[in-house]
Amino acid sequence: MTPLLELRGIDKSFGPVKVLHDVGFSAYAGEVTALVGDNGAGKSTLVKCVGGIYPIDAGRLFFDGREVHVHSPRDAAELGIEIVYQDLALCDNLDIVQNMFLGRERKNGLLLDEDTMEELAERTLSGLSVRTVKSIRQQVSSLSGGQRQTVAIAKAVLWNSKVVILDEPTAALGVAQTAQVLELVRRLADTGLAVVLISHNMNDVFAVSDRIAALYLGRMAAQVRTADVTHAQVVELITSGRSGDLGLKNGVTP
Ligand SMILES: Nc1ncnc2c1ncn2[C@@H]1O[C@H](COP(=O)(O)OP(=O)(O)OP(=O)(O)O)[C@@H](O)[C@H]1O
Repeated sequence: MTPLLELRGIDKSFGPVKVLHDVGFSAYAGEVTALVGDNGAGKSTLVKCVGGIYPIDAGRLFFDGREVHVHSPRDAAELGIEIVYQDLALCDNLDIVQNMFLGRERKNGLLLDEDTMEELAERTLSGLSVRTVKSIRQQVSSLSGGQRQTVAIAKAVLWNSKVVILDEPTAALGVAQTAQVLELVRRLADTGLAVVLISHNMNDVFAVSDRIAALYLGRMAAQVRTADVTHAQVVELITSGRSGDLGLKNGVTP
């Protein structure tokens, strides 16, 4: 199976500090790939390189088997790569529709095409089976943490995206809301998207991912199928970078 998104040999430094060393990473359509690693392992940096926010120093990026060059967030968006950041970047004083179309508003002549935007927002939310939101004209400030996360994810998939990268989507959520968001994460993959889930929470990772990629001090320690590993083995990869008794060949499940 060809990965939808594949990185090879990515190096990234900030001044004298080398943060990513020869990193390889693959994400597949229809699957959730968890990107794990301790604080400072380089997860956010890697994602920002994919999203065109940081230029890479070396390495290659492939999309659906074809080499691509991403120099800006716009390049990433054109390929269908969307990133939902931890701080969500939703505007409290705007409603759900306004947030989902922020910066990419539909126009009808000089006026905003509110009807089309409402319809598309509605269709996207119901396509994701999101029923927790009362009205799409509700201000985002009135939403719960889980609902906000849902809106941010729906916003990312509104644009025919093919790869959705979620940075710690459940970090600030309680138990019930976490379950709802994880269900949504699974559904995104089931609709054919390649989903990358950055998470520190092993329960979340094991509940929803098909594969796990573990970064350790800026190097890819292992890429494995979730079904092939235990919690303890993944914790070992995160904390020591070693694959122990995993029997990996170059860090990848055979
Ligand atoms: N803009 C920057 N300038 C200099 N150093 C940076 C910059 N961004 C990140 N770093 C360094 O790169 C390393 C990796 O950071 P990064 O944020 O990618 O890790 P992370 O795995 O996402 O961590 P966390 O789980 O804490 O979010 C850290 O040592 C960090 O201090």
